[in-house]
Amino acid sequence: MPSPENSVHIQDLSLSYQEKQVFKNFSHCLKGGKWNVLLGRSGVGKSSLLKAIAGLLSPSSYQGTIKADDGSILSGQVSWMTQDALLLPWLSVLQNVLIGNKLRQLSGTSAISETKAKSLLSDLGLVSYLDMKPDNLSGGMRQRTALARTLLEDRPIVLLDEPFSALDAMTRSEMHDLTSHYLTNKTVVMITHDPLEALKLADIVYILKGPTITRAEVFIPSSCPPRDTKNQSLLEEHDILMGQLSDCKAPS
Ligand SMILES: Nc1ncnc2c1ncn2[C@@H]1O[C@H](COP(=O)(O)OP(=O)(O)OP(=O)(O)O)[C@@H](O)[C@H]1O
Repeated sequence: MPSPENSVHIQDLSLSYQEKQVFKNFSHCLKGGKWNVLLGRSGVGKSSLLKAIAGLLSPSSYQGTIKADDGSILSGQVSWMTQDALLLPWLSVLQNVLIGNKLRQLSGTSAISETKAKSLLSDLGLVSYLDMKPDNLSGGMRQRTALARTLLEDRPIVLLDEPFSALDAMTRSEMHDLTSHYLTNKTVVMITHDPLEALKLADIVYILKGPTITRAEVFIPSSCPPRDTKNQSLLEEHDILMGQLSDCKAPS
């Protein structure tokens, strides 16, 4: 069966930092056009996997391949939101969100439109902060600014490393719905520590277990995302997922 468009094909990934082996012969296909959500204990290797997909690990630090459907490398197809917002402190919120234009010297129709950026920032509750510098924002506002920057990159593959972790419960819920809507048909790979968040947004949940990851356990929630977190069947699936997570040992 042909794989859906924009899947991420990981083949025989082995990755070590000094003495610690994080991945060993790990192979998986992250499904194209779906929300692929990664769960696992802190330090198991989730961010390392995202870095490898983003092409940010030096090729000499790992073995194996990470390829697109046509066997090409993923370069240019990926946008990545890191755990720390990585905003430039001397630029305003709007300038940070539009930084891609400057970095890639884009102009005219190929540039990210300022109107679109302002509209998204308004949806994210940041319209009053367009001219503010990151140091004057709360952690949650910085995280939403970074989210806006990632969404506006408009790449087919979107990597999100704990994108909602700094948000209060209400804002988080609103951001879930907005991000889910905004990223329809994209290949999303998201890390979260919150199984309920995973169940709200995921098409497929992958549980990564250490101390060295050789495979992922797959959990497929029953209905289509985004799901209502008050739904009884989702709460039952939460119990199942917690059971699967409870036999993950914390990496030493
Ligand atoms: N640049 C590095 N040099 C050395 N060790 C590293 C480096 N980056 C990560 N590690 C180690 O690799 C392991 C996996 O780290 P990684 O950040 O991928 O885990 P994680 O699952 O994303 O953790 P968390 O959920 O806490 O963010 C950890 O033991 C970490 O200390």
